[in-house]
Amino acid sequence: MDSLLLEADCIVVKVGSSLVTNNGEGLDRQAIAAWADQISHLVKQSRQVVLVSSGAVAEGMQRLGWKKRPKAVNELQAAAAVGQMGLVQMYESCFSKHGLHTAQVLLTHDDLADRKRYLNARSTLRTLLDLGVIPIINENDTVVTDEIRFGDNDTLGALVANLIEADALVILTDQQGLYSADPRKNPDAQFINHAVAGAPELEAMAGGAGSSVGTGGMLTKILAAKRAARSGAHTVIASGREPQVLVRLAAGEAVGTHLQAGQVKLMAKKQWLADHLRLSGKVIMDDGAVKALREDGKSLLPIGVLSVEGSFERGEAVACFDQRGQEIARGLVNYSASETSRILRKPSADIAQILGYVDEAELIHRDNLILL
Ligand SMILES: Nc1ncnc2c1ncn2[C@@H]1O[C@H](COP(=O)(O)OP(=O)(O)O)[C@@H](O)[C@H]1O
Ligand SMILES: N[C@@H](CCC(=O)OP(=O)(O)O)C(=O)O
Repeated sequence: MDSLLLEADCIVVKVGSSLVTNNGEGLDRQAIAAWADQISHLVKQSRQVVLVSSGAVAEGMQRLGWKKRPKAVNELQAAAAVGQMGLVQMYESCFSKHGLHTAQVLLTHDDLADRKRYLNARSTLRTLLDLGVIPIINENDTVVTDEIRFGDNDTLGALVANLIEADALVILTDQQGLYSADPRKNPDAQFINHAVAGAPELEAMAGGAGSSVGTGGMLTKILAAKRAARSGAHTVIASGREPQVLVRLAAGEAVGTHLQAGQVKLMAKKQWLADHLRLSGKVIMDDGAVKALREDGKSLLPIGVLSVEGSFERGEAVACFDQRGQEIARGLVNYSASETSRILRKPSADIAQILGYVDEAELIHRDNLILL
């Protein structure tokens, strides 16, 4: 089989903390220079590449002389602020040898959950790529709280792939790819060459982080592949230590684990909706509404809503559950939580009388709804 990167024009490459910092030993200049060489090679083939790089916390700890990863959020954030300086300096100096400019882009989940900021981030990244600049992306660790955290850069890499509608996501890590079990703990684990992204059996194979500086382990990589597939991006998980790995992948060599995007690509706005990691509230639907959504391709009307949880405003994303507690869909509401609680179980014709005004007959219009 040819590599899934052979035909990819736009590629997101994610490198993990363990690789960038040589397992917490400080920035690995040789490795970073080697990836910069390879990415420059791809750019010269007229491909567009975005780099999502971890390593700020690990590098900050090294610079501050901290031996153990701190638990306190303020200390982690301080380490990230110190380490991010080293990270971008290193990338800038390695890419400048190839005559390429780099740009630092730090994102939080809030930036991508807000539609305007999302579109802004997309347009900035596309402009940078059109200018031939390499965006170097990381989570904005210094300002994030648990509520707005991506949590790991595998997820961030997938969201960036969705954001710019990349053709492929390459996750470089300290293993050759995915094995049937964590190879650090199970030496007999079998290597997985190829699978469909999102196949349920993959999640059972993946364990947590094996290194002391990585955070997500293999599970977040498998989930990232599933997420990236929503915008049609294939995912490759490969070793960042494999010589010329990116160049070989782009030339068609099937190095690493290839996770093929098997599903139909979602429309851009629906992808954005699917990428919300946290929602403002939820509505519980009766069985008639579940059927209307699932089987008849209809919008969600207030009459099919039994109850409301959380506080949301018009235009925010909410989860739609059935009475048995299963999330069926998510969508953008036309009415706030307090308005919804007044019009639920009522026909749309009564909205004007109850609220004194009508915005829309639907609580969530079909165009603003995705089924899960
Ligand atoms: N099924 C698996 N196949 C390969 N690696 C696995 C698996 N399950 C868990 N792992 C662990 O995931 C680690 C990579 O994740 P992580 O430490 O978070 O690295 P990174 O910094 O690259 O994100 C590997 O070193 C390995 O120990
Ligand atoms: N934003 C953090 C990234 C943490 C993270 O996800 O690390 P990893 O699991 O190595 O990709 C940092 O730069 O340290």
